[in-house]
Parts: sequence; structure tokens; C-alpha cells
Amino acid sequence: MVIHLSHLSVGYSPSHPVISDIDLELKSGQLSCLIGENGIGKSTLLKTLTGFLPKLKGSLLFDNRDIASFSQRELARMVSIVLTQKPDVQNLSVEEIIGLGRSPYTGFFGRLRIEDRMVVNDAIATMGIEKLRGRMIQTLSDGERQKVMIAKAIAQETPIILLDEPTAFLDFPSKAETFQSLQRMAHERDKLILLSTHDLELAVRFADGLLEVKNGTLQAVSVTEVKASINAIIDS
Ligand SMILES: Nc1ncnc2c1ncn2[C@@H]1O[C@H](COP(=O)(O)OP(=O)(O)OP(=O)(O)O)[C@@H](O)[C@H]1O
Repeated sequence: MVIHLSHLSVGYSPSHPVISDIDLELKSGQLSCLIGENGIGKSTLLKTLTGFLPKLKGSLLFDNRDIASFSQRELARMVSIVLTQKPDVQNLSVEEIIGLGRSPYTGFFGRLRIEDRMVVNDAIATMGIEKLRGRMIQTLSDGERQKVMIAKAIAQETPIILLDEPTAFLDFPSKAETFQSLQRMAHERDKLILLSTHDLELAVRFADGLLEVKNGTLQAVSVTEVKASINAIIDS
């Protein structure tokens, strides 16, 4: 799987793009981290990559195919996204929420087959949330819910996983474990994973590639450059 972006502009109004002229190739087997200050356009780019927000200009290809040509169902089997906002469902258990990740294969109200249940169990084990399995989603803490939503994306078994600040609500050990799990999933299961984050030290430690949004453009940056800017912030 390759995502190819060429002269891509994203945003909400063609006259005021949030990020312009993005040229980028992302590949399976890699964890990439999107960094940059608040309000700079990280979520906007992630939403565009899911097909949820139309691109303003340029091309956006999954394996050389324009994403505008994918049906909703095809996209749901290709890309999963974990957002920061609370899911608008209630009165579902953790296991049921994660089971919804299987809906591209079973239909929204489809019954889970044995193989779907095995995928759900695997996602629960990957995120280490066995103890939460029977809890109702609205009773979880922000961090617990975040882990559940990552497990749902894992259960969706898509080649592309996008995550918007997946570690925002987590305590430090959970942040590190989440980065480690996502890195392992990219490397061992050949996933293309792109996440936005403000956890720069962890991004530097675990990412295969770092992408910085700055002044309306997106550029690859090196670990050394990011470490230098962390030091500059601390020293200033
Ligand atoms: N639905 C919308 N309509 C118009 N403008 C929007 C909309 N959503 C976000 N914006 C604006 O687009 C810009 C980029 O926002 P975005 O949420 O992509 O930033 P971000 O880098 O993800 O920020 P953060 O790190 O704070 O989550 C901001 O100026 C924001 O106010």
C-alpha cells in the first residue's frame, strides 16, 4: 500500500487552504508522525486522507487510485481513523464498540462470525484492555475510551490506520505503550500508520518518519531537527 499526495491542498475554503502543495509518499510498514502547533492543520489533513473532507486541489492516490473513486464500503476496508472526539454512541459495551470495527465486513447490524470475534479478541489483547471488555463506553475515562477506539480501528483490519492525537488523554506509560504497539503493528503487520501528536519525545523515539506542518506547508523533518527544536523551546 502506498499513499501518494501530489500538489495536494487541504482545508475548508479554496481561497484559504490550510495546508498547500503537499508532495508526499507514505508506505506500508511504516509509522509516520505528523507534528506541528495547535490549529496548523493536522486534523484537516487526516480527515482529507479518509475521504471525509474533500481535497481542495491536487491528487490523493491510494495505490495509484484516486480516493474519490472508492465507494464508502471500499474506503471503510481501506482506511480507519481514530478521532479525538467522543463517539456519539452510548449504551454499548467495549466489546460491542470494538465489534463495530467489523461492520465493513458484516454490515452495521451484522452478526459477528467466529472469525470476527477472534479479530475483536486480538484487538483487545493488542491494546491490553481485557479488563474493560464488559464496561459500557460512557462509563470509561478519557484514556480508557481512547484505547478502546484504537482497538476498534485495529479490529477494522485496514491497511491504512490514521489517528488524531491518539495519546492525548493517556498517562505516560500508556502513551509509550501505545506508540510501541502502533510501531509494532506497522512493522510486523505491514500497516501504513499516520498519527498526529504533540508528544514529540515519543514521536522521535518511535516514528519511522516525522512530518512537520508549518506555515501552511508540510515537510519531512529529521529526528535531529525535532530534538533541536525541543531543546530550543526548553532553553528559551
Ligand atoms: N469545520 C471547519 N471549518 C472551517 N475551519 C475549520 C474547521 N475545522 C477546523 N478549522 C480550522 O482549520 C485550521 C486547522 O485546524 P486543525 O483542527 O486541522 O488543526 P490541528 O493542527 O489538528 O490542531 P490541534 O493540534 O489543536 O488539534 C484551524 O485554523 C481551525 O480553526
